[in-house]
Amino acid sequence: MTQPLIDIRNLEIAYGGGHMRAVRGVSFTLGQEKLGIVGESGSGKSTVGRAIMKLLPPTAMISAERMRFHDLDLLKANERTMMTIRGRRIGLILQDPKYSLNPVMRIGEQIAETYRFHHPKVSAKKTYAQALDMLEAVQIRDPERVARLYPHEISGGMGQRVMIAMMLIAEPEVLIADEPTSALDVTVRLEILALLDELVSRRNLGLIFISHDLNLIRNFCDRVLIMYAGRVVEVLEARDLDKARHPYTQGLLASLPTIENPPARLPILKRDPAWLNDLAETQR
Ligand SMILES: Nc1ncnc2c1ncn2[C@@H]1O[C@H](COP(=O)(O)OP(=O)(O)OP(=O)(O)O)[C@@H](O)[C@H]1O
Repeated sequence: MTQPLIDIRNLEIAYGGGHMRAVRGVSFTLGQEKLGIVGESGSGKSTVGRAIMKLLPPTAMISAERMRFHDLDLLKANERTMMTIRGRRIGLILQDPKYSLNPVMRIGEQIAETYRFHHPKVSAKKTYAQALDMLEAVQIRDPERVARLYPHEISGGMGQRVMIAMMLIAEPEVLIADEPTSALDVTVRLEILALLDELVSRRNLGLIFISHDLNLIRNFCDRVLIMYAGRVVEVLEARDLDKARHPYTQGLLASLPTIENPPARLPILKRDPAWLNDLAETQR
């Protein structure tokens, strides 16, 4: 087996001096694949994503048996090392580009600035040309015009394309996308997913796709981690989701609306306190 890009064993993250355990004993590996992390609000999905980037607030207490990116021990990596990893080797795409783009800088300049940061020796002209090429790669028509616009002049979908362009221009090996399409309407969402899919496959990236939308994850990802109350309760191939054995996953699946044979009422998920500790032998 080839070495995983990311290898996490027994990750624990707590707040409030250790009283609030946001992530409890999470283990997984990421290869060149699309790995979904799904779970309800507060289950710890984003905390796992941010822990990999070491972007948790200083109040977070973090420990793990192992937290590696290739051979690099992320737990021991200092801020200087992380500056060479963040953005450059592991990219992060967040829900709303509005908060990630600089409002007073033109789109083309922002993408060029990212490129310049990673390739300081390349000429200004070539750098800007790279930014335009990247806008084209994320299927923005008329990249020269769009490059001259400010973030408030573009739509949410286009903003998300720009964010993807900005992340990919550094040629990362891993992309963490935290609810990247939640702020978009359905048709634009599908376009962005198709774009991500194509870029991830073509560039052989490892993608961690965080979402609360089980249907979306099922269709988009190769493998799915299901999180509940800070734990991974189950890991499944996306195509095997219907064979889920953990009652939480089964409950999530049962509470999804379907167009064919819609039930009169969707069942309400009944949470069993035992799920807080019991992994029902479903974790692989
Ligand atoms: N800075 C913080 N201080 C204290 N508790 C925090 C902090 N950040 C997150 N938490 C808590 O950690 C738990 C996990 O939060 P997290 O944001 O990872 O969940 P999530 O599954 O990503 O939820 P959502 O889908 O709503 O983003 C939650 O109970 C949250 O309140």
